[in-house]
Amino acid sequence: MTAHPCLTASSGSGRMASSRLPILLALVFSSFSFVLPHSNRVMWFQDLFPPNVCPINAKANTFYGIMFDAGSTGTRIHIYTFVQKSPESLPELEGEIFESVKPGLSAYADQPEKGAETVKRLLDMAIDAVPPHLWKKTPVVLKATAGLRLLSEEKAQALLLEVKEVFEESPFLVPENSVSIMDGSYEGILAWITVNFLTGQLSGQNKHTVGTLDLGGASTQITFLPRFEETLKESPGDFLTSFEMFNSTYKLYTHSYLGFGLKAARLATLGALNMEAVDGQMFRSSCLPKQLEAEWHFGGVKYRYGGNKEGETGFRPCYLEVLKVVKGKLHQPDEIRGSSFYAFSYYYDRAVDTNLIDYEQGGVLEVRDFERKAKEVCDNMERYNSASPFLCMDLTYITALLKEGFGFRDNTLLQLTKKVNNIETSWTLGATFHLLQSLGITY
Ligand SMILES: Nc1ncnc2c1ncn2[C@@H]1O[C@H](COP(=O)(O)OP(=O)(O)O)[C@@H](O)[C@H]1O
Ligand SMILES: [Ca+2]
Repeated sequence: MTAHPCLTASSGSGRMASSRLPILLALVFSSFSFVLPHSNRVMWFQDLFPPNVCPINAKANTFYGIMFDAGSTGTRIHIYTFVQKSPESLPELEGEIFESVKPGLSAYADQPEKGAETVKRLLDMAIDAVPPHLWKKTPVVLKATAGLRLLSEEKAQALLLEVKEVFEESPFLVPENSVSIMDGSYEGILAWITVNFLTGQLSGQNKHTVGTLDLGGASTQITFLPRFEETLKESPGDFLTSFEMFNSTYKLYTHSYLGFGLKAARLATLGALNMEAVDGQMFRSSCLPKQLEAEWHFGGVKYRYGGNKEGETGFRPCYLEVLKVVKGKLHQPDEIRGSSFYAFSYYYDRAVDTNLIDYEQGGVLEVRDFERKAKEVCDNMERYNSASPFLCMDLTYITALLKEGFGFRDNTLLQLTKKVNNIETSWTLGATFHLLQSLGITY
């Protein structure tokens, strides 16, 4: 009996998703978390698919790209598979294997080797997922975001150096500058490319691109394609960037606000941001449960925090506290007030945590839904005490950031998404397109 061609490929140990395969395949893959014993690894799918649709078997026209997202709260690997049907056609995105670990690299500020080990463990997945004969042609890149931006240059570089060694010891293609801290404006642009690519807005004639909002742990990004001349005139020069992708040039409005990610905002609200030197100090807030006293580690620093034992708590005093962090600190482009935006990362997570949206499906919300939920949680903290003690502060911050920070209306629509067509809505896909383009592999 001839071996099923799938048996000649090694299978990944992460979650595989597909953007183009029939929905059935996508469902099987996305729901199948397969860390199987080695002997079983390639068996599960062989009866499901005829040889010509073997999903993770590398054909001559398949190639891969590996992109690491070293975020402030976690490190994530995205292994993308592309297929080029004919020499004339553009390659198509076939699927993604995604896995993540917590905490992020910045938590290893004083143990860079240990930090690099977390990257190595994720990279081992790529060794399983990419067929050996393609290892040398498969580029691997890591881009760090705000967590590393906030570390000292020396500590950040030590981490990056260790990661570079891990890459160089791997069998993959290690391009020049493969391990770096990404410029914040690229984070926004690349996420915008990803979302608009996945929603089909970058191909065809009727391009109705959508703006994107990303709320990370340490920084937050806003990106959109301005439609009005006034936006171009009124925006600070460094908020406008021309970017070439798929043979088109896009002049985008984008900005990354460092220190305005959800976790950095917690510290700012507590008055603890950049207070590394203060030992044992207790930071209090009306956004926290009254009796709370606890410790929190962020970016390798330990903070003590607690509720206003004697004073006020609840939405109103909390909103005033949080307002100080955002009011007048962000540029407010007029044209976004009435537009709708895609929002992900912590916008998504907090909406899921409070049942505003479903974890799998995502959903559409108005800005005022966050405010309503913030009021409900902050004014009933005892009812929510099994959730994170920061839930009230986080929701209030999201409300203030959207309304007073960016200047959105109460009824601005937000499309909350984690995945589009089963592919993560992360800047990493845009970054991989850019990488493959710069290496001359595609587009
Ligand atoms: N690919 C992803 N899939 C799911 N959630 C993600 C992904 N990337 C980031 N997140 C979410 O983003 C938030 C944290 O952002 P992070 O990237 O760690 O911070 P920063 O961008 O400030 O460095 C978390 O809610 C995390 O769950
Ligand atoms: Ca991020």
